[in-house]
Amino acid sequence: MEDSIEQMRKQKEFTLISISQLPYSSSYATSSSSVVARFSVDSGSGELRFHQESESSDGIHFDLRTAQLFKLGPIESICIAEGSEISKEEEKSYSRGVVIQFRMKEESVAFHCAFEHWKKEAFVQGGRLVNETVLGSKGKFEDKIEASSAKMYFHYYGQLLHQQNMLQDFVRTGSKSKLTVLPENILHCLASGTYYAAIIENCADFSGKVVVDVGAGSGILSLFAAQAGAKHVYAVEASDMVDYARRLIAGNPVLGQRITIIKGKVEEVELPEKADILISEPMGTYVFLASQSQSQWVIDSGVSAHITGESTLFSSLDKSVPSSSMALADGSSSSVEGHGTLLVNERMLESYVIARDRFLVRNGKMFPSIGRAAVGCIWRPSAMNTYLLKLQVRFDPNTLEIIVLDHPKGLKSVPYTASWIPFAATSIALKSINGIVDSLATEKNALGYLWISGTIVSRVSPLVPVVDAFDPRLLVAPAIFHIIEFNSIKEEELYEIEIPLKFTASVGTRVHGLACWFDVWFNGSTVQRWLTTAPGAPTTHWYQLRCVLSQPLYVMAGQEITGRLHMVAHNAQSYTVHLTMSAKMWGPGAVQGGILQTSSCTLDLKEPYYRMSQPQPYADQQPHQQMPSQDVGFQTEDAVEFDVTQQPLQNSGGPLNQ
Ligand SMILES: C[S@@+](CC[C@H](N)C(=O)[O-])C[C@H]1O[C@@H](n2cnc3c(N)ncnc32)[C@H](O)[C@@H]1O
Repeated sequence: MEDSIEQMRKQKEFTLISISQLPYSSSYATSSSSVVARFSVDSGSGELRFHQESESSDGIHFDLRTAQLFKLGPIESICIAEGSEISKEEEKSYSRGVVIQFRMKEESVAFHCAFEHWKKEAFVQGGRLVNETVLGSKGKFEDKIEASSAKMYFHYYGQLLHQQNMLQDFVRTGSKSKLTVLPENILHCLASGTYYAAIIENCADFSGKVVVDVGAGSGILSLFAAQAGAKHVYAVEASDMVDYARRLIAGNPVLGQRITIIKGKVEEVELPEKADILISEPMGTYVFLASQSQSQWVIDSGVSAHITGESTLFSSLDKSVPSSSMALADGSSSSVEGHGTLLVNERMLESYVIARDRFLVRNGKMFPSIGRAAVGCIWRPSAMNTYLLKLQVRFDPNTLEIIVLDHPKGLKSVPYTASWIPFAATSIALKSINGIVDSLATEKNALGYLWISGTIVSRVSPLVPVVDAFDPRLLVAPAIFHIIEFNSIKEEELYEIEIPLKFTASVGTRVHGLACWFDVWFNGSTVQRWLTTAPGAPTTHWYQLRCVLSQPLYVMAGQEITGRLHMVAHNAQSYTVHLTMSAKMWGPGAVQGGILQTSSCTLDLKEPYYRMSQPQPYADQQPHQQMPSQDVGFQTEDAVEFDVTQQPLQNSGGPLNQ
């Protein structure tokens, strides 16, 4: 019985009045015997075969991956495919075809639907994709990315914890309230955020369209697209997260039947059809290993998930998911990992562009379609180098040693086995951290564990980028935008990025470096939206990034600061950053174009310093508010056709947030 069901799953038959082979050499049907059309796929390939019921011969075959079907009339269609013939001299390609006569209009409609369905099956289960894993040749990705880096990268994204951290980001896709485990162990996530809003508010762009989700992760954006009415969504994901995505899709049968999950790299997979629209979230979330958990979500296994209205239920996830948490804009908590350094870290934008060239129809849409990396000069490094340290330690009264049991991510570079020497009941000196202990408090709990919390003023090496959220009032001059148009940029143009810098200081101060963040633009035909990670806007899991110069510059109000941010992609999926900033001569006696002072630094974006354990620096953050106007404005480096330089006026949360 099971065998016959399996057999039915693998093939489907239609009875036709007749078919005529092209060129019109012979009609294939007689009045006494009709023609059977059979769709089938097996591990080798997918085919459409026409044969006469009474005939024993093989009939006429079409490879479904190359075949095309067109309507000639209500009950007449034509199926064509390329055929080839090898003669002594050369291989020649000809088109072959059959004209099909159906018995009635409804059969013609059903046949066309079946053709689309089996064509997709042929790609997904056929020769090119076995078990939904690509058997593609070594692709462009492997040529430019070190294998060990790629392995770690996809391992990272294969973990539920990291996908959840992104899902939870309130501004991005996140929950209106924080992700919660309901009593029945269902992880409930109210879909909202900019991605949800941008897709759902622009149903006109998705309705009846073929969509490719580039780097689908958990499949969340695919579900949004299907909910917006997409005809079909191909969700391409290279990590093991596809297993969860499949379960999530299976738990949403109504939407899921229009989603095909494909495991593989977008550089390598083959898709059965071109996409009208690409969706993706390629804005580099940095990869590093999660540290100790502070909270646990226990998520039930095997329970289905579904989208209803504006809410999403995720519950097909089956792990205990550790997470350290940090308050986000809406008062919920989020993991503290990830940063969107200058938009391009992780080098996934290149994959987005490759997917565009491989899958998108001419003039197809991209969601998002524009990104802009923002850079602004910043003062007050002490703010950069101070962090709140909260450690859980165990105190051994015999050896007078304090052993670190847990530490915040901000201290990931500190050796775990750091030895601590207590010198007073209420404070400790920390030998291995280059810093001074400030106001520590200790407390012994019932188990004899010593809790120590306090502030450590640490001298962070200026040679690492610092990731955290900062107060926009630290900006010394309007920010500059480097605009990247995803629809037109060439992949190679992302290998080396040069941003000329030119600021005019609004105050007399020291300039300690460059602050960086990014925005992306959803150019929907109904509603256009920004997703912003700017300082002062509600904090996202990307935070902001600061590059600190080796020496500060001293500037007066009105003085010009020039320089260059030069970023060179490397094969560990990140960039080496060369920053040079100069204070121009200024005031009476200044030589035209003369430079007073220059400072520079070279950093690896892959190795930032996370300064995450401190409270939000900008107290005004409210998700529903207008974005706070910054006391410095914005200037643009490039001009584009429409005004992408305008400040996103409103937090771009989803409709649920408004
Ligand atoms: C930032 S996550 C976004 C996931 C999901 N789209 C979302 O918005 O929650 C990027 C995802 O793209 C996947 N990815 C990155 N590069 C890829 C590539 N070249 N081909 C396929 N998937 C890729 C990663 O494994 C990761 O799951």
